[in-house]
Amino acid sequence: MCGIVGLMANQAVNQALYDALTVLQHRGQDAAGMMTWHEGRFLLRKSNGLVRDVFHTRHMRRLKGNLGIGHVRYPTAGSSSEAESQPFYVNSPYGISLAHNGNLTNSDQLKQELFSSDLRHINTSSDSEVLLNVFAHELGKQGLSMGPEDIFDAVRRVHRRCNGGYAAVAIINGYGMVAFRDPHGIRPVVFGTRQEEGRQEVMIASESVALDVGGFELHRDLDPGEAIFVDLDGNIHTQSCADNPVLAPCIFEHVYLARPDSILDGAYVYGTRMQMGRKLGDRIRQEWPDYDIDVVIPIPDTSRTSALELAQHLGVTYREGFMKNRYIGRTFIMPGQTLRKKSVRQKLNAIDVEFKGKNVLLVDDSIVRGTTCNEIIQMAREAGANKVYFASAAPPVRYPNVYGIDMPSAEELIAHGRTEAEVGDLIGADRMIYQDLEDLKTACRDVNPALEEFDCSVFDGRYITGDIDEAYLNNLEASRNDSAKDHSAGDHALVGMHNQDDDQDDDFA
Ligand SMILES: O=P(O)(O)OC[C@H]1O[C@H](OP(=O)(O)OP(=O)(O)O)[C@H](O)[C@@H]1O
Ligand SMILES: NC(=O)CC[C@H](N)C(=O)O
Ligand SMILES: [Mg+2]
Repeated sequence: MCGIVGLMANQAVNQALYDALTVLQHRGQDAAGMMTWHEGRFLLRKSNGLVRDVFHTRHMRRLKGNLGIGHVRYPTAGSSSEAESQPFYVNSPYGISLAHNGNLTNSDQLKQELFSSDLRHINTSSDSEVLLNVFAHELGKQGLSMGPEDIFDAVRRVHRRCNGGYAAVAIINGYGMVAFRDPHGIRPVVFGTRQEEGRQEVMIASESVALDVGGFELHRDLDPGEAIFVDLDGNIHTQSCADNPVLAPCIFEHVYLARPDSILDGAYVYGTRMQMGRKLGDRIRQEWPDYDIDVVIPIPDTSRTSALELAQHLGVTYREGFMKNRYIGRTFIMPGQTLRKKSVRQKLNAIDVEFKGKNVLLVDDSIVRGTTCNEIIQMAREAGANKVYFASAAPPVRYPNVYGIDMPSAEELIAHGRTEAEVGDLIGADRMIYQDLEDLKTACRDVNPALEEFDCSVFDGRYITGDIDEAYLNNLEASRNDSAKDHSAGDHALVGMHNQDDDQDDDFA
C-alpha cells in the first residue's frame, strides 16, 4: 500500500506533487521519490525517509517540468534499499518512468520471461521494476508515433501477463502520462481535474485526499482493468483494457490503510468506518446483552471513527484515554517487530483518570500481529482499569496478504490458527469482541451499495486472483518474515546505478 501520484499541469508540478505525497504519507513511510519531465529529460529525486526528509529545497529546484509522478513506499517485495525506492525508469522504448502501488504475484516468472524472451534485465529485487519492464516491452511493440489506442493495447497485454494487485502511474517521454489499475481493482486509484487559466490540469492519485489538497475536483476511480492516458495537451483518454474485469477492492483499505477523508470506489472511508462501529455495537448487544462497559476508549488514530460511533450506538461514554505523540508515524507499517513494539510505547500514553476503577472497552480498527493491543492492555491495567475488554472493528486477520500489504507470514499473525477467545486470552483481555466478516462487507455496502465484491483475503484466505497456492505462501513466508528481513537488512548504501546528474552537488551537499 504505497502511495502514487501523477500530475499533468500547465505550470511546474514539483510543489503540487510534494503536497500530494505529504497527504499520502500514511501509505508509506520508508522512502519517497519524484520524477519530473522537462524538455525531454527525466529528473529524479528518491531516497529513504519521509517526504519532508527526502526533498530539500535544492532537490525541489531541480525537479523542473509541468509533468511528474511521485511515490511513497512501504516495501512488500525486495528490500527497503534506496535503490528500490520509486519511481523507476527505463530508457527504451521512448523513456518511461513508473510508480507502483501493489504487489505482483508472478514477478519471479515474469522476471525470467523478461530475461529469456524479452531480452530485458532487472537490476533490483523489486516487483515494480518488473512491472515497468513488462509495460515497456509491450509498449515497444507499437513502434513510433503511438496514439492512445496503442498505449491501451500495451496495457491490455500487461494485464494478461501480470497477476496480483497493482495501480501504477507512468510518464512516457514525449507522449504524456498513463495510469492503470489491475483487473480486480484491488488497489485504489482516482483521477480529477482543475482549471488553471482556462486550461485543464489532471491529477491521478491513490486516494482522493491528494486531489483535495491540490484543489482538484474528483472525477472518479479508475475501473478495474481500466487505463487512463493524458496527452501533453491535457486531454484525457480512458479505456477498459481487461478481458474480464471484476471490481473486488481490498477491504483493508477501508479498515486501516486509507485516510478517513478519502473516497474510494464511491465510498467515503469515514462513512464505512462509522458503519463498522455500528455493526460492532450490534454484535456486542447481541452476544453480550448485559455488557458492563463504563467507557469506550479508541486506540488512536485509525480506530477513532468507528469507536466513537460504537460508543454512541451503545449509549456508553466515549473518552480519548490514550494520547498520541504526533511525531511518531504509523507503527504497523514500520519495518521489523522490535521497532514496531518500541514505537507503540513511544506513540501512545494513557491518561490514568480515564481508566482508574473503570471497566473499559478498548477499540482498535484491526489486530494484526497483536503488537499494539498487547502493549495497550498492559498500559490500561497499569493506569488502574478494573476490567479491560477489547474490540476489533475488523474480523480476525488470519492469512497473509499478497497484494501490497506487508503481511507475508501467517505465523506472525496473532489470530492465525486461534479462536477469537484464544486471542483474547493471549493478549490478556477480560473479553474479546471481533467484527463479523459479513458485517464488515455490509458496513462498506451501506455506504456504496454498488460494492458487491471485495478482496478479503487477510480475513478469509480466498485469493481473488486465483493463482495463490501453498507453495507460493510458503515461499513468501520464508523470504519475507521478520527474521528473514532482519538478515537482509544489512548495508543498503547506494552505489549509484540511478540518479546520476551532471551537477553532482546534490547528493553530497
Ligand atoms: O496488531 P498490530 O500488528 O499492532 O497492528 C494493528 C495496529 O496497527 C495499526 O496502527 P498504526 O499505529 O499503524 O496506525 P494508526 O495510528 O493509523 O492507528 C492499526 O491501526 C492497529 O492499531
Ligand atoms: N506497498 C506497495 O504498494 C509496494 C510496492 C512494491 N511492491 C514495492 O515493494 O516497492
Ligand atoms: Mg492503530
